[in-house]
Amino acid sequence: MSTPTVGVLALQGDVREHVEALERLGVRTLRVRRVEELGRCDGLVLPGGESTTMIKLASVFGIRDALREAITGGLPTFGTCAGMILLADRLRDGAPGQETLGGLDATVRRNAFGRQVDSFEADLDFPMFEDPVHAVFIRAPWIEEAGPDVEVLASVAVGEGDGAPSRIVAVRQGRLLATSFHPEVDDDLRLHRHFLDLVTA
Ligand SMILES: NC(=O)CC[C@H](N)C(=O)O
Repeated sequence: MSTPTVGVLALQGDVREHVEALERLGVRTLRVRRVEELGRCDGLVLPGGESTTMIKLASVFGIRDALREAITGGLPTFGTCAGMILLADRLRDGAPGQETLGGLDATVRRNAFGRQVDSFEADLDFPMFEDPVHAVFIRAPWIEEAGPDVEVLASVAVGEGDGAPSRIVAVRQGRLLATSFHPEVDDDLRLHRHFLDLVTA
């Protein structure tokens, strides 16, 4: 593939941060609000923000069903935080009646880390990176249950001590990538580069 075009769903959320990260990696970017724009993308980023607002706006802009079809049809897609919620086939603690786009065979719990720890940071090990990734979590979801084709990439311990349970916060399923945290707010481009490898594979 020559230089790929990667769209960022631009209905709400931290669109600019993703566009900048992708441009630093030398790909063509496109802010996606309409079905025609989606059709020009070789890959798609669903940004962090507020999943309830994004799914409503997707419906208002008439792009929701096209997004569903594109993602389940194999468009490489990277969802971060609210974007991970949008990718989930099954959602817990959604707003009443909240829908997702789906594609990722997983149950995602929204705002999972609770009020006390609305935001936190942690260093996470990934199998494909030598050094840990510094992860910023903001009212983040976690993955509660994942299907057989979902590969767990990273988990975080919740609470203190050796017995603290660990929660899944990054996964890959084929050409779908999802993180509970926001790699776009950091200078570290490794996860975006990893996603581009999935786009061009
Ligand atoms: N930082 C985020 O993207 C937060 C996600 C938000 N809690 C939601 O439900 O969509």
